[in-house]
Amino acid sequence: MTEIQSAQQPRALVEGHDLSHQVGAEVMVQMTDMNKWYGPFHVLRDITLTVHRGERIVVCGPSGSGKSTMIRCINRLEEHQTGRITVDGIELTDDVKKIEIIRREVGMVFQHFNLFPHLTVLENCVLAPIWVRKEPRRQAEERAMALLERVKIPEQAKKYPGQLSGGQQQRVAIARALCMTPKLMLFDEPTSALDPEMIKEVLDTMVALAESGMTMVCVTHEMGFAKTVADRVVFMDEGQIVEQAPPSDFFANPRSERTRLFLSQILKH
Ligand SMILES: Nc1ncnc2c1ncn2[C@@H]1O[C@H](COP(=O)(O)OP(=O)(O)OP(=O)(O)O)[C@@H](O)[C@H]1O
Repeated sequence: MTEIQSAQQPRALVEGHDLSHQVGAEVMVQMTDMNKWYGPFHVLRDITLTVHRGERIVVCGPSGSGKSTMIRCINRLEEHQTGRITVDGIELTDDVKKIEIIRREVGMVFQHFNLFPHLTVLENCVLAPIWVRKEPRRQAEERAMALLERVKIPEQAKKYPGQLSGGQQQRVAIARALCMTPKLMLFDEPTSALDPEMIKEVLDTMVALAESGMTMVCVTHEMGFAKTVADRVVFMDEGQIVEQAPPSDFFANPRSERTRLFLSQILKH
């Protein structure tokens, strides 16, 4: 088998929804019949999902449905046991070199920021470019400052994470991920740990990133973001992808009873 796999073309129809406008787009992530167990617990069941370059996917579903586990399989923070995943044409296996390549290409933002508390904002941002990519410090710092401008907090560069609000810390986490010039960004409930008044500033940053053409897979309960930004909403329940559709179809015409129930509960709040 060659190292660079040929990307599989997407199906025109997914669960009866017309996704034909995406056919022919380049594939960024391809999961095929992927399964994962935690001991006896079957957490991911036959996951097949295609993410195209430039596409913005929102993953939603009840707590415990496997959303985080699924996206963590994309950068091998979790290992799938059967089935296949390719990222940018590279199949994820135990091969450490391939995992390293993919980790450089895939940025991730977590619910709890995961910044190094003993490093300044700027030091957090340049750590991976300098140590992983062996970039000269000056070049890494220049790009980090440009990205801190982009997330609208350049004045915080010399502060420590503990001196920043939650919303500011999450914007640092986004800038830090972007410092590695990723081809794909994963977001795992990036606003769930934030006070309501800070959610908007992080969502605004994510919207700007989406508008820049970044490929994004976002686990979020922010259905406003899903409606306005997502190209496709993926609904998971009990480890399965139950339904996926463009947001206009997904919200107006959910196909499954489980999706309808989830939406009626989440849209109540
Ligand atoms: N390391 C682990 N070992 C065993 N079980 C796990 C582990 N991580 C997650 N699980 C279980 O797997 C299931 C899916 O977890 P996961 O975090 O992927 O769900 P989720 O849909 O992202 O949930 P939430 O919205 O609450 O974050 C849950 O039942 C969880 O308890």
